[in-house]
Amino acid sequence: MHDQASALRGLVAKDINRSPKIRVLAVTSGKGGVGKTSFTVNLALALAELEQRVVILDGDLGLANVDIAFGLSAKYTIEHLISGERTIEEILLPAPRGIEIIPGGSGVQRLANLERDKLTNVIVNLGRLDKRADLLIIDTGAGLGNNVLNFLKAADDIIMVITPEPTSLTDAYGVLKTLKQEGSEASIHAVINRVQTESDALATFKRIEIVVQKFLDSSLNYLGWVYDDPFMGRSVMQQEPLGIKFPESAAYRCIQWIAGKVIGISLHPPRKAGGVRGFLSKLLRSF
Ligand SMILES: Nc1ncnc2c1ncn2[C@@H]1O[C@H](COP(=O)(O)OP(=O)(O)OP(=O)(O)O)[C@@H](O)[C@H]1O
Repeated sequence: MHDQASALRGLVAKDINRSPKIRVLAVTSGKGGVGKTSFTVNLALALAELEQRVVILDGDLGLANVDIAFGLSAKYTIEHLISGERTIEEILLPAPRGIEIIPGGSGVQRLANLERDKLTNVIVNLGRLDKRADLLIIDTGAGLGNNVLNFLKAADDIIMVITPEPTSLTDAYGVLKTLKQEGSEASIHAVINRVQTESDALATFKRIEIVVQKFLDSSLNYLGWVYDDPFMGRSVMQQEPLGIKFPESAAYRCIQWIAGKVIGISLHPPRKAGGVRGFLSKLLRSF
């Protein structure tokens, strides 16, 4: 076992000095249904607007649905890459704005237990993504089942999607606790989804930040929030992402703001009542 692990490290290390490097961002949540996939898809669209070349790995085993969110249907999955039937270039599913999707399916689970000959092929193929994209975003499953923990431990950054619901908070805390116990060094960023107001978002963040500091002695970065927005539900139903169908919606503007932060541009947080009207109402209040 140990021999195999060191052989694999050697295999990966051979390529370690090649540049440029893709940045790996895992999007996760404590519990299911909090909006992780919707967020991932729209974050990718917003990053693409900022000239980022994005690949999404659909790592949600139970409900692999990134392709569905884009209204696309995957022909091949990572399973075909593992079996050696297809190359990475052949399995990548083209999506709008130059985004490419690696459909995961059940192949994601197999990634963890591959025989060396198959793994070599997978590493060589995935390694080609370094030149092809700037960011690899992994939509992991919720909680800690299957390969989620491995994805999280391997990512450069983790975005934890949390809603103000108490169960979302406690489950997110459970994931953070396990990551700490496992010695994860990834930076963890919280996105509070489905909030009514900016202060709701901050209150939710503070609730989890306090317990993370007190009981885990770690820190959590506040990346931003996304408004609870009926346009999100409509876009899901119509299988057309918010960033394409309703780019002016409050939720997508939040995600654009977060995308700016993800690539290190600091923008002002969007306001629900923004634009000229928002500007005027603030201006008039100040008189
Ligand atoms: N900001 C939002 N405003 C309103 N509805 C939202 C928002 N974000 C997500 N939703 C809704 O929540 C539901 C679940 O979203 P989604 O499938 O993205 O969650 P998930 O966390 O990826 O779920 P799963 O764990 O099952 O994969 C969808 O119907 C979506 O429309």
